[in-house]
Amino acid sequence: MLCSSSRDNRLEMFGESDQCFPMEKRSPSGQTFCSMGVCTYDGTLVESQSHTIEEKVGVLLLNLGGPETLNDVQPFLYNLFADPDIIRLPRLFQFIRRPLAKLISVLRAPKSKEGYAAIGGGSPLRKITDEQAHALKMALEAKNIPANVYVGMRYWYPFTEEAIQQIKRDRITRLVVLPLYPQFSISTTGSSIRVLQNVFRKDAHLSRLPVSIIKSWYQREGYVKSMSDLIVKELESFHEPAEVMIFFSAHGVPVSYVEDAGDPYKDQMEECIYLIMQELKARGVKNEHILAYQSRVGPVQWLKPYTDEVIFELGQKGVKSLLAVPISFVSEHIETLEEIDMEYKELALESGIQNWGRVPALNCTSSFITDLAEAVIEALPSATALTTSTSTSEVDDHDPVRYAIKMFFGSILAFLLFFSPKMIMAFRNHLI
Ligand SMILES: C=CC1=C(C)c2cc3[nH]c(cc4nc(cc5[nH]c(cc1n2)c(C)c5CCC(=O)O)C(CCC(=O)O)=C4C)c(C)c3C=C
Ligand SMILES: [Fe+2]
Repeated sequence: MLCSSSRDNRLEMFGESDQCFPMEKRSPSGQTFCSMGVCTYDGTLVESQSHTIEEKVGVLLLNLGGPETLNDVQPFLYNLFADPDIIRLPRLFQFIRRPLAKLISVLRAPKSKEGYAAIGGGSPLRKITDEQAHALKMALEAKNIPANVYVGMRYWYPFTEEAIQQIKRDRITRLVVLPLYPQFSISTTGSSIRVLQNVFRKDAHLSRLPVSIIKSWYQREGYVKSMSDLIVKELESFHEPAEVMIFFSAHGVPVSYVEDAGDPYKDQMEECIYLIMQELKARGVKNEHILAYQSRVGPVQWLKPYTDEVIFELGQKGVKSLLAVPISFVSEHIETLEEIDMEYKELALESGIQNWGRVPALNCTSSFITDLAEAVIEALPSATALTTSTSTSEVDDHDPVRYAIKMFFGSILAFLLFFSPKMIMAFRNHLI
């Protein structure tokens, strides 16, 4: 059984291969699907070669996963830093991936453990994602679409590979893949899809299974409205709601993802915030707002402005009331419960901000789950067998100049990471 092997070795167990970006098309409601061709979904029966079989719909929710105990923290971090979509190395340097992941995870673990200890000793992500899966199943049933809903995590249990094996055992005949990240990033949805494609490519049965992948869904009206509801509700808890600065805080990614690898994350994030602010304006909410990026790790440039620096500057400028809105993730997790609720709140109060609030994550908000169910139903007709395409890293490496630059900087990076105390500190703490 896949999940019975040693936890630390899971990447070796499942193997690694290149990143793939399947074909994309957009639905009328705004989400992007990846699939080939178009077919119509008109009921529960499908024609097989000689007989009619019953359609069995599956929905696979993809998420990051989180350590459930403090002992899980280092192996969880190992899985995260061994992901080629998290630490992007030129092909020639792949051999240092695992030792590097081991080194970084060991250096980072004490800081991460402090964070997880402060929120009760582990990540709430598995519990919340299971609850979302259950709520989605109910919402689909209410719309006359009986479906099995599976949870597949990228870096901890239940791993995506385990969920896929269960989907196979359950003889699912049509699958919708729904990453629980509203905006697409190479480091999140991209990484999870790569795992999925690697497993599907190697399996004759799975490679024929009709699949539809919802790559991003931040533009969906249901999502925008659900976020706006939460913001309006939280604004009302302030003494002077109109004076509150709405502070969107997104998880950052290294600048190189956007500028070199073409990650659409920053553009999608900005569009997402624009849509939410438009919705708020339509409801008469005309507050000022700002977007900043949190949770940077390691010695590289991340998307700016940085959340901590903006909070400090706003306090200095005399902003008195701030409402933090976590925007890149739909469940409570360490970065809402510890980083925002504890670290940034303390920083804000020290910087002169007097009134602090935070919008809760969507979790199982019913309008949100109903909208996810609608997204699944809209995606069903476009399910087709998965195909693999060329990875972005392969494309990059075919360009000799890019390849040489990557090799040059890759070797410097590896050297610095291994031998510079300053770089070691950068992974131990959030900042350099
Ligand atoms: C859209 C969301 C996320 C993006 C983009 C993302 C990129 C990214 N993350 C790291 C490093 C770490 N992430 C960690 C935890 C973590 N990350 C996300 C989401 C995104 N990450 C979530 C929801 C969580 C929390 C899971 C939980 O247990 O609750 C961690 C571990 C915690 C810590 O030590 O701070 C690390 C490390 C990188 C390097 C990256 C992009 C390259
Ligand atoms: Fe992260």
